[in-house]
Amino acid sequence: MDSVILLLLLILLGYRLRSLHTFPCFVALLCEAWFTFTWITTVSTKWTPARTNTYLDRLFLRVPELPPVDVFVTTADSVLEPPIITINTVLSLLALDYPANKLACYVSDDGCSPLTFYALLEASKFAKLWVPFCKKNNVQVRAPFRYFADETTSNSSDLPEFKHEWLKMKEEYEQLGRKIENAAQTSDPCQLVGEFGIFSKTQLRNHPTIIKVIWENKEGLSDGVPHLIYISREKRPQHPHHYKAGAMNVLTRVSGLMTNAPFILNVDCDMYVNNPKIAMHALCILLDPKGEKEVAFVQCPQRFYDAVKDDAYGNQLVALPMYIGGGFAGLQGIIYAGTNCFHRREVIYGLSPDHENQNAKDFGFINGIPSEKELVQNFGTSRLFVESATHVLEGKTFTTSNNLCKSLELEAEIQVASCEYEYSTSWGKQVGWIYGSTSEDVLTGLIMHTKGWRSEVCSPDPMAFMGCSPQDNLGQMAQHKRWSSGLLDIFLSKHCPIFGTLFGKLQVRECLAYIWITNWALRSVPEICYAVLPAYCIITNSSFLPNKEPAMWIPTTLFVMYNISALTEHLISGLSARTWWNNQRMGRITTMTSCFLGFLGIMLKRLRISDTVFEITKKDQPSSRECADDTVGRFIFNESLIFLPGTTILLIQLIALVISWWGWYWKHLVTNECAYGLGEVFCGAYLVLCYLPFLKGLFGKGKYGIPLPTIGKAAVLAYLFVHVCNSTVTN
Ligand SMILES: O=c1ccn([C@@H]2O[C@H](COP(=O)(O)OP(=O)(O)O[C@H]3O[C@H](CO)[C@@H](O)[C@H](O)[C@H]3O)[C@@H](O)[C@H]2O)c(=O)[nH]1
Ligand SMILES: [Mn+2]
Repeated sequence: MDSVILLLLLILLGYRLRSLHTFPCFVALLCEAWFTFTWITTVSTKWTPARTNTYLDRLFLRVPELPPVDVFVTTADSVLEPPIITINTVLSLLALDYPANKLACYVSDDGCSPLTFYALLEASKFAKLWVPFCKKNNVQVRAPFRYFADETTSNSSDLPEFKHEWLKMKEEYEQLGRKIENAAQTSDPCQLVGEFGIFSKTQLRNHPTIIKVIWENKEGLSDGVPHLIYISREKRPQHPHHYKAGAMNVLTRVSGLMTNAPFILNVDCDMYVNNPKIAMHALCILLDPKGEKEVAFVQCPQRFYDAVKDDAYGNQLVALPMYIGGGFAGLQGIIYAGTNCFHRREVIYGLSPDHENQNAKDFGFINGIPSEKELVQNFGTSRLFVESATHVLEGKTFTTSNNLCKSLELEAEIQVASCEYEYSTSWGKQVGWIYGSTSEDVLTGLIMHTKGWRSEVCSPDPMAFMGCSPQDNLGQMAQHKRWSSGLLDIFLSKHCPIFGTLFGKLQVRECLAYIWITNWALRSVPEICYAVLPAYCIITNSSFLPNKEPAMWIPTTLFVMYNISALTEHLISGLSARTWWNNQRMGRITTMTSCFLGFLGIMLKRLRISDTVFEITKKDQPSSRECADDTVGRFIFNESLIFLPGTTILLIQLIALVISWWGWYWKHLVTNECAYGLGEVFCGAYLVLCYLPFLKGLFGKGKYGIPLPTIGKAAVLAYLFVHVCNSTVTN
């Protein structure tokens, strides 16, 4: 079906080139040429999908012993990311089906919040009950809030002791929740005494490094509780902190000093473990004889447990990753999505797949030993860290160090977490998470692919991780704006996938796939032009669609085929037709609003007028979500500029529809023929249908209504548009 659509697009382009009489036809040609290009990248990406299966029972035939894994969790704001969510993620990670002495969990708190620290402290106490409970009873969902939300879990065993234990555990968890809630209500800086004293003089963007070993598995028990470390890196107003990428690099260095595991799992604070065996599944790929030499990272899908009914805001990303992600997997590999991902530490440190021959080039290896000078230039001046990095780069098998911190004062750790540490090193440039884009994840993965690494998807059943998705259109639109701008930033940077293919080892079709994804924001421009085209035609009494047989069948079939194709993809993915429509509609809305703002943001950034920021997505507390049915899926509005393009487009369509209706009503009075046809009117009506949430917003009240200033500005823009249309006619 995708190829038929491509064929139709090409036929349409051919037709355009032959009948290029009017201005609207010319604009249509440009837009359609762009759509065709995008579709070529889509088809190429989806053409050869692949899927990796893992066989756990074979893992131990390959390796006698499991390697250590360092787990990174990032949180940045104790209000937008409530600590109760973070600790549930942490608890699920501590309870992984993996030897506890091979795991260490590092939590980065960019919010420098004593509440988060307190919650982790309390969670570590609870973990001593929770981890053995999970392992003993083979619990599947190891995030307590999700486990206890499902009352049927108490029936999973017939043993009377189990029921008793279950109830006790539930009570303990509820007590933990209450403690954190109380602490949140009474957070008073004067009470920051004892262990919390260090938080008393901190400001969000101005504080020293705080590192606390919350729990150390001192005896190295394989059935104990893994290490848990809290890190809030140093921040000073005059030093850029590079958002999540900066946090990840600090985690990498601190963990390098403490446990230095060869594999790193990273998750966002809301992504709890839903399949406790996931680390072993991922290792099946990473330790596979072929994978060992080729695969840089293993990415697990992102799924959400709090889906709004029928995906009203189009943010569940189910069908798309299934087809596009499967396609990526059949090429050089899936993109790195920033969370639910297992990395090789040596790759994070900048190693290439053919490093054996290239050592000299990468790190100035001399006789297989990296030279001290190069290492300091790359990794910074911490002697201990350089030592640990050398260990990793030389590929030495890991020996579990007997104690976590070399000194009680954690001097070395504090040094590598300081905000000056990275100056004149390769961190953020060639080493670690790469800076410069709010989609640091895709950028970091792209650079690995450019070096020639592959990546793989790991999606065992049950789903590996589950997290929160934005619960309203505001969150969804902000998220898409951040993604699309970050992705465009990559496309326009020196790391552009095209250069990756020309000068690096990025495969051609992988490059096309990256072009598909990084061009998201650019798509907004032709899409907006195409969206106002029918209105332009109606107002100026011209046409851009062929309205005579047989040519009119080209766009008609194209439209029908495209929708059938998307609908079947949704149905095959097990989604409803309603979900398909919501995704379709939100696709139009987000491209023309969020992605357009993302595009503008990057233009301003390139002109050095303003910089892009990482706006954190709000994660709702599971219990606070009791929405009445009629408000589910309803749009809320605020004064944000993001609503201006959408409102303007809607008003323009409405004006055009009224004009066409007027023309039709007074048909007998109109002397000259109507140049536009049903096609243009249909397009206008289709767009109004897509923008129905905005139409409701025009008449809505309170937060459900578009603010008057926005409507006013949109009306002025729409008026200008009509004016320009009319003046082109009179000229
Ligand atoms: O200054 C910051 C900002 C964010 N974060 C963390 O980054 C993660 C992702 O933030 P979130 O607001 O949840 O963004 P999402 O849009 O859900 O994130 C997706 O997109 C991001 C890139 O835009 C990736 O980094 C994420 O991994 C990916 O899940 C969270 O754990 C935050 O705590 C930080 O640690 N420091
Ligand atoms: Mn998130």
